[in-house]
Amino acid sequence: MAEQKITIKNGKLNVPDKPTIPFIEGDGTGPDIWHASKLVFDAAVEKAYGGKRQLVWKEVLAGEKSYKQTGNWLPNETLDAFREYLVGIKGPLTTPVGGGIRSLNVALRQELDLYACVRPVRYYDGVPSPVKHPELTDMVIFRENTEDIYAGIEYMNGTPQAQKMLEFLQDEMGVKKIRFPESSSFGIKPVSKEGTERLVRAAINYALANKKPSVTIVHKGNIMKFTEGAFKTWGYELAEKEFGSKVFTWAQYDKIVAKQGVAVADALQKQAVEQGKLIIKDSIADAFLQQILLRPAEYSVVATLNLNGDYISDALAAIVGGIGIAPGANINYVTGHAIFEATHGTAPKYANQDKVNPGSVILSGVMMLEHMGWKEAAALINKGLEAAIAKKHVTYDFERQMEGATLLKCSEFGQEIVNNM
Ligand SMILES: NC(=O)C1=CN([C@@H]2O[C@H](COP(=O)(O)OP(=O)(O)OC[C@H]3O[C@@H](n4cnc5c(N)ncnc54)[C@H](OP(=O)(O)O)[C@@H]3O)[C@@H](O)[C@H]2O)C=CC1
Ligand SMILES: O=C(O)CCC(=O)C(=O)O
Ligand SMILES: [Mg+2]
Repeated sequence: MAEQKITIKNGKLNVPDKPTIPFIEGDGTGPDIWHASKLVFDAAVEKAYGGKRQLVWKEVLAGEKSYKQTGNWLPNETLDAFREYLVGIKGPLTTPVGGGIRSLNVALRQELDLYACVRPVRYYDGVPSPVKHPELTDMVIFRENTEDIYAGIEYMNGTPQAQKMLEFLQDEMGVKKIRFPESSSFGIKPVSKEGTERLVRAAINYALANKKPSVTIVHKGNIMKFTEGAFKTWGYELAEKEFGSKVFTWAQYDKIVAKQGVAVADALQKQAVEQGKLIIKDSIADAFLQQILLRPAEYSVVATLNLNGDYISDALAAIVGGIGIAPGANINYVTGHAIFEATHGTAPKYANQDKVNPGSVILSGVMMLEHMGWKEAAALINKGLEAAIAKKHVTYDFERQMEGATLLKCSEFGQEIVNNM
C-alpha cells in the first residue's frame, strides 16, 4: 500500500486515513513509556474507527539508541522524516550537564523551527496533589521554543573564546560590572521581535479560538530590560496591532490611567470583560510562580520565554499531580510541523523497570490526535485515563500519595486505560 502523508494547505492540515507518523522511542524510561503509549494509541484508533483509520508508525532514531546504531546522535534522516511527515511524536532524550552534546530536544525544535512549546495543565479528578484546590489550575503554557539562552551561545571560562568575549565587553563596550572577570564563563540571550510576535500571536489565537479569558505575558523584564522587558512590550504591541477590538491590554489600561485616572480605566476594563474581550496582562516571573500557587484561577493562557517556560512547566505540572501526566507539543503554526512530547525527561534511575507513569506521552498523543482532528480517538483515551485514575489503578507516582490505590506497572497502566475506554 502506498504511504500516506499528512500535508498542509492554506494553513489547514490534510490528514489521510492511514498517515505515517514518525516516532522516537526515547532514552532512559522512553522505551517502557513508548510501548505502553503505542498500545493505547492503537487501541483508541481501532475502537473509534474500526479499521477505517490507522496510525502507521515509522521509527526514527535519536539519542542513545541512535548513537549505538549509527554513531550519530541525531541523524539527518530523522530530521528529514519529521520534515516530510509533518506530525510526529517522541519520548524524552538525555542531555548531559556541564559538557558533552547539546540537547537533542532543543536541536529538534530549532532545526524544525517549532517555535511554540504548548503545554496544557489541567486537573484530572482524583489525582493526588500538594495543593488544596488543584481543580482551580487550568492553564496552557505557550513557551517560546527557539530563542533565549537556549540558543546555546556560551563560552567556558579559561577558553580563548571567553577571553575574547571579555575583552570585547570591557574594551569595546565599556563594561565594568563583571565581578570576577578572569574566571567568568559567558552566555548570550537572544530575544527577537519576530520570535516574540509569532509566539504571542499563537497564544492569542489559541485563547480566542478556545474562548479563554486571558493571556498572561510572563517575563523578568524589570531585570533583563531589553530581552524579557522587550518581550512584554512587543507582546502588548502585537496584541493591539493585530487583534484590535478583540482584546483589552494592561498597556491600554495604563494609558487610560495616565490620561483619565484609575476609576475610568477600571470601568473600561470591566466593560471589556463583560463584552467578552480577551484580557492581555503580564506578570513578573518570580511573582507569577507564587501567584500560580495562591491564585491559580486568575491565570489561563500563558505566553513566556524559553527558560521561564521550562521552569513554569514543571512547577504547574506538580500542582496538578506531577510530570507523570504533563503533556506537550512543539509546533510551527505556519509550516504545520509538530512534534508531540512529554514535559518530563528520561528519569534514568527508573529505566527498564516498567515502572513510571506513561501518562505524559499518552496525553501528548491525545494532543496529537486532536491536532489531526481525530477527536473520537482522543476522547476515548481521556475517558480511559480518567476511569483508571478514578478506580485508583495507578503507577507508583500516584500510588504513593493515594490511600487504597492499586500499584500498576507502566505497561499495566497502559492496558488499564485500554480496558476503560
Ligand atoms: N524533552 C525532553 O526530552 C526532556 C529531557 N530531559 C532530560 O532527561 C534527563 C533526566 O532529567 P531529570 O532532571 O532527572 O528530570 P526527569 O523529568 O527525567 O525526572 C525527574 C523526576 O520526575 C519524576 N518523573 C519523571 N518522569 C516521570 C514519569 N514518567 N512518571 C512519574 N514520574 C516521573 C521522577 O520523580 P521521582 O523520582 O520523585 O519519582 C523523576 O525522578 C536529563 O538528561 C534531561 O536533560 C529533561 C526534561 C525534558
Ligand atoms: O533538552 C533537555 O534535556 C531538557 C528539555 C526540557 O527540560 C524541556 O523540554 O522541558
Ligand atoms: Mg523542562
